[in-house]
Amino acid sequence: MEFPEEVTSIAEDIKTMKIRGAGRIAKAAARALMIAAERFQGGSVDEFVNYMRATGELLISTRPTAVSLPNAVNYVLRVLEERRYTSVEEVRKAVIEAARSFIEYSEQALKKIGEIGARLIKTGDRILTHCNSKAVESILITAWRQGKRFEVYATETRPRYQGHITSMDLAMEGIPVTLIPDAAVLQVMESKRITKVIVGADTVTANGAVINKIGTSQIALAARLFRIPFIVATETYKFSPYTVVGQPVEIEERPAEEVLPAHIPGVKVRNPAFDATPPDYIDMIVTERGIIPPKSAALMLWELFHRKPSESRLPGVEEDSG
Ligand SMILES: O=C(COP(=O)(O)O)[C@H](O)[C@H](O)COP(=O)(O)O
Repeated sequence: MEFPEEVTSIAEDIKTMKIRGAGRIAKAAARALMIAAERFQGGSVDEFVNYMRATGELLISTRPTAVSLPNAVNYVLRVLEERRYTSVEEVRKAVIEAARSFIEYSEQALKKIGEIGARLIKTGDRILTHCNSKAVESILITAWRQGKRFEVYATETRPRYQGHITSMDLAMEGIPVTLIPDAAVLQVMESKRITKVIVGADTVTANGAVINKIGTSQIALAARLFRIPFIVATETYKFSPYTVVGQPVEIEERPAEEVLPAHIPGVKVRNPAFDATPPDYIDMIVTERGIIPPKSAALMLWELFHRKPSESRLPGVEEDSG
């Protein structure tokens, strides 16, 4: 099937990580579906439906770990099943509206997480973060704009160095930020007396485990050692309905060249991009619907997807109840 160039280029940008971070990936997917719907020419309602489903599959196939991607696609494409459409224009409009509502929801959620999470930040805090998360940045920037004064330690996040993005974003806000090698986490936690760790999420499972950038679980272990609160910031569309029925989360394995640009004969490379932090190491999860303990993830999922575990139903978007 042929897709509009803008759509394939968004899919390629997600694959190659020009667009990255679970929230941004989800929004980009919704945007791609909107563009696909707008560009569809001629044909019948059935053809439109098949073409939209194929576009959804193309987007979902780009990266496997962040559940925000299938959740966004399923949310937008759920309108295809809601009723019988009599014209392409009618169904096109429904898809575009759903995509728009996802994007708006996602932006509002980030704002809300900022407001809710900022209540946890105190002047004098020394906060450690890993990778680059817009949800975490939203909390830090909101707290800073409220006049709270704290400093941040950002890990480099090898091999893709997303910590550079975090450091730059925070520095631009005037927040004191120090970039540290990933391997320095334990040393910095102890010597700088870190008061909080805040990280984002790619997926939250039904048992409250959090899948995030590789290295997150080591940081959680270290935080436990020093009794430092370990906080996760995430939109609720990163809760995985698939894990309710026991589906494991696939951990993306990225190219060896990211770790070792020039091959060394006889040396094997592993490059898993994410890891799972067990719920026992997580103190709280800050969502746009409030703060929950990780053990309440299943309850949250029940609320979000209470029809069928496989049916994406977005939080907070008012629609037909049932
Ligand atoms: O692990 C990553 C990004 O990994 P990658 O760079 O491989 O996509 C981020 O911590 C989460 O996606 C949360 O980010 P956000 O809060 O922005 O959704």
